[in-house]
Amino acid sequence: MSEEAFDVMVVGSCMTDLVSQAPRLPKAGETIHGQKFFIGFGGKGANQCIQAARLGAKTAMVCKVGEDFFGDNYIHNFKDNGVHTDFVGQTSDAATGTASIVVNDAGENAIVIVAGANMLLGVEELQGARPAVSRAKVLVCQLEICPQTSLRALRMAQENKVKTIFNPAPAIADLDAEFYRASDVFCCNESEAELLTGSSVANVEEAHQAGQQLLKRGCGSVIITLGPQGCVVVKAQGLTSTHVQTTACATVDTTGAGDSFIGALAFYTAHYPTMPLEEMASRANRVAAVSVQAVGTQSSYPFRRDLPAELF
Ligand SMILES: Nc1ncnc2c1ncn2[C@@H]1O[C@H](COP(=O)(O)OP(=O)(O)OP(=O)(O)O)[C@@H](O)[C@H]1O
Ligand SMILES: [K+]
Repeated sequence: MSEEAFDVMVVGSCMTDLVSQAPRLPKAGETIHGQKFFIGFGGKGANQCIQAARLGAKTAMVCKVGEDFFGDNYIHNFKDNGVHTDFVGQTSDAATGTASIVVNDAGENAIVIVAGANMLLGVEELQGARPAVSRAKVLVCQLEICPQTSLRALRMAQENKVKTIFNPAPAIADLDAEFYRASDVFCCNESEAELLTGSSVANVEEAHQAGQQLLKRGCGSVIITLGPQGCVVVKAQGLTSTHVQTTACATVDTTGAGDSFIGALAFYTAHYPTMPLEEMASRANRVAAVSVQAVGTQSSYPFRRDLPAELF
């Protein structure tokens, strides 16, 4: 068992993206030829962990992959990014999570996600990680694994006074109310906020309202990300609601921006625990803005060395 204290621990998903580019999407029963294929590293949990690591956080991932090529490959990817892998389990009972993606020339896509080994992450792995979780500074969870595993992890962190960041993605309309109470920071995007509140979240004003509604359910703070409009930060302490704007930039590919934002938020929460949440959100906006200027998910995430010193 590791004696290290981690800045950021993520309990979440790993997915291998298998991306084919073709002139159009195939019909049922049809075989077509595409022009390009590539494999990418994805999964919300792993993405967030890797962004935090690239900013300089000492990170550990708690997840499950298959005993297969993609699982071995993903573990290498974590190591290449300096993520601690003692809590990455491998199972022969399911394959590593995959997202098989076809993108057509118009940029539309069709995706099949097989969560596979991600759904087998459970109590046993959490118990193994408990000593490390209890000493970590920040714990981050999402909803791409069994929701009860995420909730258990958040509670384990809270019992040990570890700060929790919860990203309810992909959103489920009837989210267990316990998730709000287990979240120090509850961070979602507009469509997730819409699904969770049942109200439209299409502009800054509506985001303020949705944030206040979510805050009432028991979390410490709410952040709703708004793409090129930055985010709204709503805090229980002082009952403030602030629009944190971001600067315009040339957008190449926004895939993975939300995870870049959350990984950065986790880094700032661990490294600057007394920094106002609005300032952390402003800096996370700037990190995520770098990610939208390059293609892919993790391939677009900046390292500390790529960023201005004033962000640290
Ligand atoms: N076009 C953009 N220009 C500048 N910053 C952006 C842009 N799009 C996203 N961002 C940054 O990324 C953060 C997260 O983006 P967004 O709200 O679109 O999340 P998301 O919908 O979860 O993203 P995705 O699903 O593409 O990963 C924003 O709060 C902002 O800081
Ligand atoms: K990107």
